[in-house]
Amino acid sequence: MVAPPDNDVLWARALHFRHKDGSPGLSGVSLGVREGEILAVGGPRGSGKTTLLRCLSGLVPVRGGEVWFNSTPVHTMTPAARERLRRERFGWIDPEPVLVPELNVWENTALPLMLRGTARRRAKSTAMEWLKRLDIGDQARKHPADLVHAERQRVCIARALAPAPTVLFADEPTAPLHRIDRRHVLRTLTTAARSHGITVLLATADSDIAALADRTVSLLDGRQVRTVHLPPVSETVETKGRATCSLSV
Ligand SMILES: Nc1ncnc2c1ncn2[C@@H]1O[C@H](COP(=O)(O)OP(=O)(O)OP(=O)(O)O)[C@@H](O)[C@H]1O
Repeated sequence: MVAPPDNDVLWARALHFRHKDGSPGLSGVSLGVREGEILAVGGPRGSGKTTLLRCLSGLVPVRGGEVWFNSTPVHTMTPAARERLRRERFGWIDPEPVLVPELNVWENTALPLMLRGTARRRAKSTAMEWLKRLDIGDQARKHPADLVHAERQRVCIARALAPAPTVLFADEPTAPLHRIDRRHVLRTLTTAARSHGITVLLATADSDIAALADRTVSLLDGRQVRTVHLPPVSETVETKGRATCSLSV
């Protein structure tokens, strides 16, 4: 077993994963994530982005290869140790909002803090701060069922940021938001991560979203691929093209 480089908070080597039904998930993925870095994991639908995040966060055990968090090997941990690591050091945002229906908005947001031992009053004030940053502070006493889908996702984002996790795994975090909301929420997320030194792994199939990251790792069919950045089409060419199209109609 080779120890990871010192400046990588998360490090994976030759990851292999197969789903329970035998379908391939990941084939030989290796990467390092530096402390405080925002790393986009790109690729089309079904390329393995979610699977990679699940393996790196210890949510599922890898079948081959190594995952390290700082100097701790995650791939040899027991399920209980992986669960503790996720609870204490990692945050997770799903593409769809998952909240506890019986708890109100601030209680949902404060939950990870209270599970880490923060007193209720302090957890509430931290939760309220994050809800305000995400423009839903005025919904704090409502229950998830009283919110619209996009508001529920904002609560999930506030909940993931509130404990200032060492690593935040964000799987298509703005998928349920309207296009105009997306950029604002993502800016809030990335700005908050940078100011709190939170390392972020951001799975996204959207190159505009990936552009907010420091770096992108791209997947295709569970393998890492090189990303080729083509120069943008100039406005003149595009305009000419559009003009040609409209003329030919
Ligand atoms: N639990 C599962 N059992 C079997 N196959 C699965 C399972 N989860 C995912 N897969 C398959 O593994 C491949 C990778 O899926 P994954 O969800 O990791 O990709 P993704 O890039 O995150 O896609 P999306 O953007 O659609 O979420 C896909 O072919 C998917 O159908």
